[in-house]
Amino acid sequence: MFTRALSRLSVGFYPQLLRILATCGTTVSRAGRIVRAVSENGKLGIVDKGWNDLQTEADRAAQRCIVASLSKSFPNVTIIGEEETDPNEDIKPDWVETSLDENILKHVSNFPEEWKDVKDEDIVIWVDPLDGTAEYTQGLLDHVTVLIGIAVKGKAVAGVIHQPYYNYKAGPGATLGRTIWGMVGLGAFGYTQKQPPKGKNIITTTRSHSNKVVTDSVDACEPTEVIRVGGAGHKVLLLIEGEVHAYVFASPGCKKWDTCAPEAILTAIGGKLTDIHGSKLQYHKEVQHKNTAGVLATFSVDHQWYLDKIPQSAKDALKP
Ligand SMILES: Nc1ncnc2c1ncn2[C@@H]1O[C@H](COP(=O)(O)O)[C@@H](OP(=O)(O)O)[C@H]1O
Ligand SMILES: [Mg+2]
Ligand SMILES: [Mg+2]
Ligand SMILES: [Mg+2]
Repeated sequence: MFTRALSRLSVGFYPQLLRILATCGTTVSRAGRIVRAVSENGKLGIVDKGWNDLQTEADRAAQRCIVASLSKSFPNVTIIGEEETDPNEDIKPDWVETSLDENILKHVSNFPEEWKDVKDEDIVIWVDPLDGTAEYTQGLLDHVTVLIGIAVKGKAVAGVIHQPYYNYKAGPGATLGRTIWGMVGLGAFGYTQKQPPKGKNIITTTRSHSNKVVTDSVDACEPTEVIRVGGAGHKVLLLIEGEVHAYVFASPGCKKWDTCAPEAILTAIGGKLTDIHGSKLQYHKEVQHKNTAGVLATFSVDHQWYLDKIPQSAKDALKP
């Protein structure tokens, strides 16, 4: 209690980007509790926003919580969320999280010089209140994450990935949820980094948004095994925890809020997330939301090798 009060008093001493990241750390956990409460209540309120593009009450409520929380503490920072929610709708007061995550704040001593004087107008926060919605509606709860990515001058530089159901198979009484966070120049925390098995080439891709270009591109990368799971956040966690060698998604379906936090965390540990041409993704506030040229993410393997394997027909079909 004492340390929390002390850090609040000295908040002006922390760089703005660290304060934002530390607020994202507490806010994702709050949003994760909302996601769990909706599924426990059972009234999912499913809406299809297009074709196979689901939204539930958990997506809407978690987004309201995150946007209200971050805009209260950082009113001059642009926040772009996946869901369209009514800004005038009443928010439960206890959904507004303004405290700072001590585990993140304590890294102030080795905070990267590069991000010390970042201005509010150069920051965009990308919010995916529930990544893996299709799987959430089907009870595949460990695919679900809450993503908040922070971009500076169009680059993904920091982010949090919260898994609200982490540990849910451990039985009653288990503490649910974990938060993985990172910043370029500082590193990534909250998980155990592992290398993928040698002599194999395990590829993860979409489970619920596949098509022929997607599967042809995965096949062209010569997988020894394909793991089809939900969520961009979940798939990048599989990468950094050494379960897979690459995340290959030759489709325009993923958006900036899907990739900003995962890309920042992956980049923080030396991995790569690009489109299928190898170009970096942009995250400034005017950018189109769709990642029209697909997604390729790798950690600890040769990114270029996968880029070279993706068929020319997929590259022709998916232009930036
Ligand atoms: N064809 C498509 N249409 C709509 N959304 C798509 C899509 N392909 C991928 N996505 C979105 O990209 C994210 C990762 O997809 P996947 O789980 O299939 O790998 C999901 O985010 P959300 O669950 O936040 O909407 C998903 O909806
Ligand atoms: Mg969605
Ligand atoms: Mg998503
Ligand atoms: Mg979502």
